[in-house]
Amino acid sequence: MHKLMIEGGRPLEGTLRVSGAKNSAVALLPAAILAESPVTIEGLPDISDLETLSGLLREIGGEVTEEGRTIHIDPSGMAPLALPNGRVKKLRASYYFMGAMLGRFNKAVLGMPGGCHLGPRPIDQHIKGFEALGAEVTNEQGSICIRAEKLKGARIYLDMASVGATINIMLAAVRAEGKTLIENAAKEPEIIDVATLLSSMGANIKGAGTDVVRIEGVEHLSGCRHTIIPDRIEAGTYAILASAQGNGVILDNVIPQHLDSLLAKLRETGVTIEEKDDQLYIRPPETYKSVDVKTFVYPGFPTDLQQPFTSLLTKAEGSAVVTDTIYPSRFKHIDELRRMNAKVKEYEGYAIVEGPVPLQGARVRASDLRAGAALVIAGLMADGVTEIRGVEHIERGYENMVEKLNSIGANMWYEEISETKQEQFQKY
Ligand SMILES: CC(=O)N[C@H]1[C@@H](OP(=O)(O)OP(=O)(O)OC[C@H]2O[C@@H](n3ccc(=O)[nH]c3=O)[C@H](O)[C@@H]2O)O[C@H](CO)[C@@H](O)[C@@H]1O
Ligand SMILES: C=C(OP(=O)(O)O)C(=O)O
Repeated sequence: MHKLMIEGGRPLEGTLRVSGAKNSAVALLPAAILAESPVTIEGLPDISDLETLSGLLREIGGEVTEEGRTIHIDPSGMAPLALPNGRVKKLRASYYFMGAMLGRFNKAVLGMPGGCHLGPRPIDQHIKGFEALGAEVTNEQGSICIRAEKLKGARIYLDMASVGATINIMLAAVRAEGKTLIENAAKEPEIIDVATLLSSMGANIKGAGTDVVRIEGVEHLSGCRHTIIPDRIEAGTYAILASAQGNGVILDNVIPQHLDSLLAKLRETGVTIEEKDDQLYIRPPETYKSVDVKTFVYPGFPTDLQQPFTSLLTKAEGSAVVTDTIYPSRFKHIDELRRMNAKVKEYEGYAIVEGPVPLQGARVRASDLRAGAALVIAGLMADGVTEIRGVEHIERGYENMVEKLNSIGANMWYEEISETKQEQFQKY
């Protein structure tokens, strides 16, 4: 067990290269289950979620080999084994094994997925989709059992534009007989990335990235080579950091259009942003204007950047309302920011940030991945040293964060935690 230490207040300057998208990667790996020959995916991020997924692919008989940030997956020896416990509980995206195994084997048995605790995260829309395709879904001893004689294309209207349900239904429907229509589909760039991989494997998908996805089932899918898109949430996190504590930072390997809603908000605070091909150049203002932020489905302001943006708002003059319409309880970072001297109050579904208030280094705990990112940004902005526990959440989604940020002038390091009996007791 280790904790992350940050010496705050240092200006950050230089170039940061953005890694491959976590939320694409976690769907691309399970999608390889559907192929009959090896799939190669390039540019994957080095994050713990992918180690977990590689382990799950091996558990069902897949051969997974790594060559730098490229992964080769040979799915030919895979079998529809049950995955009731263990790795499935470590991350949200294990739910993609449901769609992919159903598509390939007409059968999937999985424990309930884990992931960040952001309040209730039901998967009823995924299940509704599988049932519409002809599967029977039951809950047996805590595992979700999905079985079908034969999958048949269907028309499915999602109650809400869910990223996970859209991708999961696509995974199952590409091998179903006939046409599937997913209406009110989510439009996030990661959905297009997964559809691109599936199309390279031989699937027939139209409309990914719009709110109607049309799929014509095919009998066979074969291996292919695919390069992942850049991570818009990692890029967004570092764009917020560069706005708060930068002295001229270039972000490389970015698709600026994926970040339109964030960049618009940053510009409203007074930040200067230049876009050039796949780069962003970010310079902070003398003083920041306060802006309200409300999260929506893509292309709205992403919920995954709401927590990091709150840290920046502590620097802005006036009061800002931060509302999360996707996860109204995604505010566990607020108490921790208060420990760092921030004037922030949490209400039902929103928070109010008063500024400008200089942050002070403190001992804080990351409760989830993006809360961790918010605390790293706050720690780099603060006077003195910040100690962050719960680092394993951050490692789920940010590749080499310490090395990357130290390369532009941060001073961050890990220290081992020697747990006292009291602390061990508190965890359980
Ligand atoms: C691995 C991955 O890609 N994770 C992302 C994905 O999560 P995830 O795919 O879990 O998020 P969804 O888009 O499905 O969830 C959106 C909203 O719909 C609700 N809902 C969803 C499905 C369902 O069956 N029933 C239901 O009620 C959720 O509780 C939430 O309020 O999109 C979220 C919203 O952009 C991001 O925060 C996560 O980083
Ligand atoms: C909530 C997130 O991840 P997950 O859905 O994997 O828990 C995230 O990436 O911010």
